Amino acid sequence: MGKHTRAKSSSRAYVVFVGRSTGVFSTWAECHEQVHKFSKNDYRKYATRESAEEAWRQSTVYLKTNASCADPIKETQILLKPSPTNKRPFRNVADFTGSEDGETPAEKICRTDSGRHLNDLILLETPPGPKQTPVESCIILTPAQQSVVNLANERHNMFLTGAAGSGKTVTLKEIIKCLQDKPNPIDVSVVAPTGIAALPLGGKTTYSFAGWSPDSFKQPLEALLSKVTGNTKKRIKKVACLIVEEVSMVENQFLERLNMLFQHVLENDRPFGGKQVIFVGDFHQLPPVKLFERCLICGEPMNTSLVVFVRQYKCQTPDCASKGVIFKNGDKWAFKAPVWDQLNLRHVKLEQIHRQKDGRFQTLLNKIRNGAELTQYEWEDLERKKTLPPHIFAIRLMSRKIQVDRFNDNELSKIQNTTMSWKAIDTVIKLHPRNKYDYFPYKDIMNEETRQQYWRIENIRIEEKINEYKRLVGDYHRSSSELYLKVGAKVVLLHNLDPSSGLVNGSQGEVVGFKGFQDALDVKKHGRIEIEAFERFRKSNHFGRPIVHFARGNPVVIKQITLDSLQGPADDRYLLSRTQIPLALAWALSIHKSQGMTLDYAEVSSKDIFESGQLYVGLSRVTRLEGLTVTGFSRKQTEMDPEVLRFYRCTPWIKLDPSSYSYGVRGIQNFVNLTLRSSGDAQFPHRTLSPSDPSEIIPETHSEDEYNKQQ
Ligand SMILES: Nc1ncnc2c1ncn2[C@@H]1O[C@H](COP(=O)(O)OP(=O)(O)OP(=O)(O)O)[C@@H](O)[C@H]1O
Repeated sequence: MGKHTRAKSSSRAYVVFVGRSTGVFSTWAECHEQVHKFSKNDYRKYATRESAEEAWRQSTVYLKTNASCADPIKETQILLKPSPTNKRPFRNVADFTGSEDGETPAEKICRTDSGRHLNDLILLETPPGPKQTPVESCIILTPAQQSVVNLANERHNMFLTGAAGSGKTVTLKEIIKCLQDKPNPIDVSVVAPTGIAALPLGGKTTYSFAGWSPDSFKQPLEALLSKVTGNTKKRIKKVACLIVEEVSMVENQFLERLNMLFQHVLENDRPFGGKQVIFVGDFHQLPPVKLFERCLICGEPMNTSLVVFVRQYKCQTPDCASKGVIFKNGDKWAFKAPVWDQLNLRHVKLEQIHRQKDGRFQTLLNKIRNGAELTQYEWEDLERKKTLPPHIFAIRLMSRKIQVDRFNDNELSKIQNTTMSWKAIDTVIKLHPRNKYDYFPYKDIMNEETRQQYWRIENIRIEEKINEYKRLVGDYHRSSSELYLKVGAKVVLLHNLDPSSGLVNGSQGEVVGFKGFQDALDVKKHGRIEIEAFERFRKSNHFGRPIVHFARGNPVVIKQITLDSLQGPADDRYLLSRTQIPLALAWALSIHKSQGMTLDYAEVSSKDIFESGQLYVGLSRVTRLEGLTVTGFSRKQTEMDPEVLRFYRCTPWIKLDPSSYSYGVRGIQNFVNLTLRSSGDAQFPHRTLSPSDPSEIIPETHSEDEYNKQQ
């Protein structure tokens, strides 16, 4: 009997759903440690270990390799449930109208601008609280895109480029997925110069990854490198593949500093300390914003001057090693940084354009991309006023944010209807590792008292970090902290809500009404964080949700969505969520914000353009020539930087012909073997590519036997 009881109690287990550490724990003492005095803790006892593990499995989802998260966080669990991606059936508005009592102010103005009541229209409800739906799930990679993925899998350093809409981002997402979905997953980190570019890939800004702020560069290089924090060191040591997205916006010296940081932390003189590096971007698009502000070596401000219409930068600090070195405007690009050549990159270019199907429009865009003069006929085609469908207004793409805000506010104020506003709900939480003791310093020698003392100090640090991240949430999300709308407002969707219904990032429409909150999130389908955020969102926003009539299809109720971004290294990870209606006013949009978007209707004023690449980025967002108008009465094209043109002309591009590769199953097997041997770093021997003979570059075979011989 006693024996039996002992056996029973030893198989008992506890699940901590919310606590200092979450997961399954064998003893009450362990469980107690996680939940004692932990606000809003949640834990349960189970009769057997199996039932506890099952309960835990049911309640968690591991955020990995989805569109929102590039970091493999196998150790990290968060209490979120995946949202169903299946579309709900069409419904009539009557289905949404609740009781008289529950009617919100929004419902009272549930009408279209044409006077039709919404009951006359068919409403489609967007998927409930969708997470980042992988729009790519329905895309089949082209052979060229697949070859790029294979190259990355072979652990080559790489520069992936191609015109706007050639599928770089789609390919990149597949690369991340492939590297992480291995039996031996590769630690991938995505960084981008802007938070907006980093979010869709679950990445960080380059500053945040490196643990820098713009002020960091005020100090000499030596001081900058000697003050690297422990977290940054861990992050750099852990990453096996660093992906730099939107590399066209990374400045030459910034890339050099990043390289030196890796070399310093890893105590390895190889470029980026020997880690695999993949650059992604198009140098014909947006350039770096800040150039050569401070000397890389001494940190003093650089002296700037105009010499024969060319801006030059040089350090004038006596005794500085870089005194007298002159940088010209054309040196700003990342490919001008010495480390670019040292990395022995595979340069790959995607040639097929997917965003625009019309060959004539593709040719026109290509000419602008390459700085070629447009013909009179092509200009007329661009300037011709286009006929737009009802409810649609061509978004004006502008270069400066201040112009955009003024333009939107002005247009909104012209509408007489009531203004509705939505405040975003931002949540920052600390994620605890599956087994906190993995990261627990001196875990073997700590006694209970020291442990508790450790947690007290640790909690203060976490609190500070959370407050710091709360200030940063806006940098990682496209949706605004406060959204103002009226019936009649032109809007653009900021997220891929339901690609199968054409509801993608960039879909344009008009607000035709508002619909109250009648529903609650299904606790079985949504995670705790999302549900709590929804409740807070509902309480602080009384106007329900906007109903938008999109250019393609029927009016749709746009629900709030919760988007997550993970920050910090695996042992100190934070989840930054924003819950907001994913819409923005769309009379005007900044060209920077439009990067990566696919738009149906846009207007670009040539007067607004002041920098090379801006006109190209603006025009190339649009899918069809019939949706694009250029105004401004200036036919002067901003010249494409000659350095960029030269770079693209002289670079030895790898021919992306999949038949030249011996990948497939065997390639993957090699890759697995390689990673097993190379412990995650890019140690594959690189060959020097000869620009004069591109055939040298391909085909490249890495069969298992060959690899063994090389060893
Ligand atoms: N293989 C493919 N088949 C069909 N559509 C594709 C394919 N690859 C990409 N697309 C589509 O082409 C469009 C542009 O893709 P993506 O955003 O990846 O291009 P990009 O090169 O990153 O563009 P940009 O430089 O403008 O950001 C998207 O709508 C995407 O879904």
